[in-house]
Amino acid sequence: MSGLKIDNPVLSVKDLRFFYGDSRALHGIDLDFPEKQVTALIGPSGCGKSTLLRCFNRMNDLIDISRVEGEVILEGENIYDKSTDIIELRRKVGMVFQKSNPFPKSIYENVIYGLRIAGENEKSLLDERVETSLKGAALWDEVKDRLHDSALGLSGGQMQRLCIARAIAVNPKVILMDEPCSALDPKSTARVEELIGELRENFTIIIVTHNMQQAARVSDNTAFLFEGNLIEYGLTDQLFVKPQNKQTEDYITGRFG
Ligand SMILES: Nc1ncnc2c1ncn2[C@@H]1O[C@H](COP(=O)(O)OP(=O)(O)OP(=O)(O)O)[C@@H](O)[C@H]1O
Repeated sequence: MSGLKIDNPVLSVKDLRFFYGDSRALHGIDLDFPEKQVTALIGPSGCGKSTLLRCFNRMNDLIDISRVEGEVILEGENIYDKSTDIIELRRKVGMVFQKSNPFPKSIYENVIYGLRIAGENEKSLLDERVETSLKGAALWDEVKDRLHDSALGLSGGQMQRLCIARAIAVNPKVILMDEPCSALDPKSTARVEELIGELRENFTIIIVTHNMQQAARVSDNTAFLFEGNLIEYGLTDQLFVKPQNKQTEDYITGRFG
């Protein structure tokens, strides 16, 4: 495995193995994520990108047959320790999914959903957080006059940016994005890609994408996975121009996957 040396990683994966029943999906992954950068996870369908991403906020816990071994260290703690507070973990490690999933509530209530769950009810604070989060997600100007309308009336691209606003409203450390543009048209995709560039000033972003041009455009670092193994991890500019590994080269030049 070609490595990338990261000082003070915000998230550190150590010998991570993941099983669905008897079938092993990840074979001992070691990976460090630098703070306030964008890291892309790429690789052919079924290589384990989404499984790996979902390990970072324990979304896989929802799958009964799953089992995880190894460690994921966030702020010095293994998130798989028994003492981990899962709600707090998911506040620190937010997630944006392939298909936007706004709640059938107003735009305003969608943005502050996580704060409400945490028991926050002070109107001035909530108002302020709605505005900063929607501005942070490049959506404020489009929705500021209809904050109390249903979120379900937004366009697909707007809904995805609303989900990003909801993720940043609780001030996470890390934002996980699983194919966030795959259901969007080219214009909305460009908008979200531009937004990812802005978000990296404040957040660490880990993005799964099938689209190698997208990985090249939005990420600082890229990890290439194949059949549940990390094959190569490097600076995006280097990995796409001069991959160290033959399998990486075959994949990025379109020879398979
Ligand atoms: N809920 C599940 N139950 C059983 N096996 C699963 C489950 N989810 C994924 N797998 C298997 O784990 C392996 C890795 O899947 P995963 O979805 O993580 O890959 P991926 O690289 O994200 O693929 P894609 O790009 O197609 O989304 C695959 O063999 C897949 O069939």
